[in-house]
Amino acid sequence: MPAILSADRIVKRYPRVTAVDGLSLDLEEGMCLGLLGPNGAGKSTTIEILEGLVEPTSGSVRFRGKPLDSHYRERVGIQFQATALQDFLTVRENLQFFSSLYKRRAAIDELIHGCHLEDYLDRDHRKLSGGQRQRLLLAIALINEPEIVFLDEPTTGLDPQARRNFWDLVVGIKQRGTTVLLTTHYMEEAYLLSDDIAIMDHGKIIARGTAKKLLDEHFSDSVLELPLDAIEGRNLELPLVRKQDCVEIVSSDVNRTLGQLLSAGFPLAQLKIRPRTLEDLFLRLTGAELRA
Ligand SMILES: Nc1ncnc2c1ncn2[C@@H]1O[C@H](COP(=O)(O)OP(=O)(O)OP(=O)(O)O)[C@@H](O)[C@H]1O
Repeated sequence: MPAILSADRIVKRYPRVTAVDGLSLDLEEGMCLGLLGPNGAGKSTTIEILEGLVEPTSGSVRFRGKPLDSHYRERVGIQFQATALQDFLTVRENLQFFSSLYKRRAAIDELIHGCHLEDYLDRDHRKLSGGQRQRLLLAIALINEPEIVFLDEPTTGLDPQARRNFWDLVVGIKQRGTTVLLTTHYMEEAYLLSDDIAIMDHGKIIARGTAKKLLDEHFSDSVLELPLDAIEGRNLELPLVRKQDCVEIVSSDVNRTLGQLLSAGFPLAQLKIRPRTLEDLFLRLTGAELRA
């Protein structure tokens, strides 16, 4: 399938830093691409270039095979920061204001319903909770019935329940066939929502593919987790990694490792065996923990 959006060797240089360093990217129609990377990797700059808001120093972006033009903004949806909201306007008035900026307009009532904003329509946006505000910003991103929606860390700072509610909305957007580009620091969010994942570091994409493909490519082992007190005073000839609340043992032969633990007398009642995760992959590739 031809790409709806493609970036060809884009570079963005600022006086002191090269934020994006020769990045190429294809986005197929209807997919959700999760863009992950440590702080300062260049995710936001990349997304701003793809949104047409920032001009790259070199390289090009094409939408449906053509260079970005003045009509592009009519066809994309951008989840802006809360600072873009108009002060002294209610939720409803903000929606009407942003709707008036576009020729193509979604039905506002449907957006209100879809983003669960019914109960706050007459409220000043500054009085909204974090989750309510993000839902309003999402509704605004959808106000022109975009073909692609850009979500730059949309759930940072939300509590787990609000984050899950937001994920449901993104699933709904995907089900309607809208292409989504998402940046996030939350592994679970990337895993659940993304069809494809791109990991960025130092302005470049260093890995790209489905989560399964990336994990299969980089790992052929599992992780055994034991509570910290299970290892107190015991000696084990296996490499242990001490985490905050447990000890991890990486094993490419779980049966053998279990045998070693048993014969060394380790209490295994609270043992957990887990497959490798995106968090492990991220750490291996970038040396950084995924964090908000
Ligand atoms: N307008 C700007 N002027 C100068 N430097 C900038 C500008 N915007 C971004 N940078 C720098 O470019 C680099 C990449 O920043 P960017 O915000 O794209 O990273 P990010 O991956 O989105 O980071 P985070 O996860 O912390 O949001 C950083 O070193 C940042 O300081």
